[in-house]
Amino acid sequence: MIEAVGLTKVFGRKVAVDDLDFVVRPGTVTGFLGPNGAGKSTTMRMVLGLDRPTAGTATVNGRAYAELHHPLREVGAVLDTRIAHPRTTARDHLRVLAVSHGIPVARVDEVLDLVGLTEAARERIGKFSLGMRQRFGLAVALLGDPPTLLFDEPLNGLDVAGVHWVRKLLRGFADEGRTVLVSSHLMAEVQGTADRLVVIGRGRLVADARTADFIADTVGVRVRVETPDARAFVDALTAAGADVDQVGTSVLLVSGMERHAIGDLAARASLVVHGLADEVASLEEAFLDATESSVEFRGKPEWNHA
Ligand SMILES: Nc1ncnc2c1ncn2[C@@H]1O[C@H](COP(=O)(O)OP(=O)(O)OP(=O)(O)O)[C@@H](O)[C@H]1O
Repeated sequence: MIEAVGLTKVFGRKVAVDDLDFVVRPGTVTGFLGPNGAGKSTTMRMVLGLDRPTAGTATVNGRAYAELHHPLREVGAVLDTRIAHPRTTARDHLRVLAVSHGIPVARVDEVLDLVGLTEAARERIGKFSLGMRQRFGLAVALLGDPPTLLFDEPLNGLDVAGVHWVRKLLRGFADEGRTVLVSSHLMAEVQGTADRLVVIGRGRLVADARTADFIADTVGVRVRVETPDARAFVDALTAAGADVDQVGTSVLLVSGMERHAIGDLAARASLVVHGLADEVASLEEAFLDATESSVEFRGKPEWNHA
């Protein structure tokens, strides 16, 4: 379990992490989300003992990172993979880490195989592509077979097969009972993988919730109705107090009325229904809604051609 209590980090006059409380539970993949500069990396660095909190605590299974007896065997992390010396090979780097942390050297070839880098084991890390560096970072994280894993943007630079593979890997770790915290800006990936979310904005907690609840509570549930009687349907629904968005000549998105009630209304009013289904809102939509007021770096709405 990873726990933050009153976690705060101030750099000069910048409050990067502001009184954060959250818990990341075992057996779940927890997505760690926030706009650029929200404080995700800083939080992860404090969990890993790479930055000292200005106030509060960040612990793994109740202890600060510095107090862990076998850190690599207790917590694995993929943060910035540029920390390895570019002239060293992946295999040598991992062997040094294994020896210095009391991990059997045989584990090195095992993890290289697991991340698909066996062929590149003797190449210099400096020559690795972005995707290979991500795989190498994963190998470092998995070296001590730790029960707690932190990944900062692990999908960056991976090809389609790589993204699919990491998604299955994360799911597998959680199903084995490990604690998995993963930051990402790829909302569709997070929606498909994360059971829970910790969402932050400008260093503060925005939500700590199940993914499905976060979406439902932020955007609400809508029902998609397909009907050739769109106009009459809109009138009947509006008269019954529902909110209706017509998104095509024969498609309506309805909020404020449940699916079965819409079906009953259609039957009573003799309106034809071709389709009736709950519409799952996207995490992207919910995230944009929830963090709207905490976005620091915003692009212009459109290019100025003048
Ligand atoms: N060493 C540092 N010195 C000064 N300011 C820092 C330092 N590290 C981070 N910050 C600032 O703290 C804030 C949070 O940065 P952080 O990298 O944690 O955000 P993030 O959520 O990981 O962002 P992104 O999604 O863009 O990677 C930013 O304003 C950043 O400029």
